[in-house]
Amino acid sequence: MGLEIRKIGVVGAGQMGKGIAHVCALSGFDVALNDVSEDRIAGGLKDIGSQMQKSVDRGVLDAAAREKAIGRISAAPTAKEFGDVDMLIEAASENEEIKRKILTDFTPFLKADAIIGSNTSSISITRLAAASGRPERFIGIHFMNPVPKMQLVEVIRGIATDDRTFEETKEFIGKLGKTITLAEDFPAFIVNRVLLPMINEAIYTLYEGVGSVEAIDTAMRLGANHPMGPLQLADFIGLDVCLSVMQVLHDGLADSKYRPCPLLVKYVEAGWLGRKTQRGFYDYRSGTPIATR
Ligand SMILES: CC(=O)CC(=O)SCCNC(=O)CCNC(=O)[C@H](O)C(C)(C)COP(=O)(O)OP(=O)(O)OC[C@H]1O[C@@H](n2cnc3c(N)ncnc32)[C@H](O)[C@@H]1OP(=O)(O)O
Ligand SMILES: NC(=O)C1=CN([C@@H]2O[C@H](COP(=O)(O)OP(=O)(O)OC[C@H]3O[C@@H](n4cnc5c(N)ncnc54)[C@H](OP(=O)(O)O)[C@@H]3O)[C@@H](O)[C@H]2O)C=CC1
Repeated sequence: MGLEIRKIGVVGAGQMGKGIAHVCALSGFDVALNDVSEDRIAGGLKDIGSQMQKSVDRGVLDAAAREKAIGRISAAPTAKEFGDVDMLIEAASENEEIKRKILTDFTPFLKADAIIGSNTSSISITRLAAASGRPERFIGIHFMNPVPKMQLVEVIRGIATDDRTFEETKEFIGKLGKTITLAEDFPAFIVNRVLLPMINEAIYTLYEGVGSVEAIDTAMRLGANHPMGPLQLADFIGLDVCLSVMQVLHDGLADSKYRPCPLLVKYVEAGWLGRKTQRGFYDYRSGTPIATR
């Protein structure tokens, strides 16, 4: 008998955890949402409600469906509340130590059969699986940002992920109405192996004075038909996440072509992480984004 997935536990109520909780609840799954503090979780629940309200206001979501979905999401401040979840999706910060600690803290409270998925952008699924203590039930489930809008979910099997876990995960993603692509477990998988070096190169282009922030973004939006310019996208993803992915590529593939741009490092060191801190390649504090270079 396969596992019937009804309830999802999401660890991390940042931009990705909120998006994952949002789409799971709208697709009829119960959701337990965890973060480092009750305030963070409450903030996450509020943001999900506002995001869904925008869809209601635009006429693409029924108000009653919004209410039902919100009613399916509960705050889960500790690992103990994860005892009845069928799948845990780890969506905490892109830092291997943090992810390992979450896995060792949460796994003892999970049902023996529960699947553990990680939304990591770049870190080895095989290594995280080993830290979870149940590598055969561990899998990479890499959603794209913004989760409610983006069609793709990259699925990554670790070396020990069994067929049952893979099939049940595919079925779950299908129920979310998303499309799967399968990537092998190499640093940053497919999307970020291609996308992040492009973004890093855009930052080098800025660093070397080839163009201003606006020139680079306009060039790629209008010249390559990208929906967002690469610096705008970097701010949207989060510059901390961009830097972590480049470090994983640089360390994991040992090729200087993945060297993180020093300007990216400087922005992260300044705490200018993009939209989430109101400042990155653009300053968002006045409401209208203003280029910082
Ligand atoms: C780093 C990684 O590990 C992997 C990654 O995710 S890499 C990043 C991948 N993502 C991208 O490349 C995004 C590129 N940008 C885009 O595709 C578009 O600019 C965009 C989809 C973000 C916005 O497009 P747009 O046409 O301006 O959107 P807009 O009309 O404002 O909104 C469209 C929908 O998206 C939703 N949306 C937009 N931004 C959102 C956000 N930050 N969070 C949640 N939903 C959001 C809107 O609510 C709206 O939903 P409804 O139709 O239900 O109302
Ligand atoms: N941003 C993107 O475009 C994408 C990101 N991802 C991946 O998704 C994951 C989350 O990224 P994103 O949502 O952008 O990051 P955010 O920084 O927006 O959110 C991460 C959240 O995790 C919380 N957190 C940190 N440690 C713990 C912990 N021990 N227990 C519970 N929660 C914790 C953070 O709290 P605090 O801030 O207090 O530390 C924060 O609220 C990362 O692995 C990232 O690589 C995947 C696809 C796209």
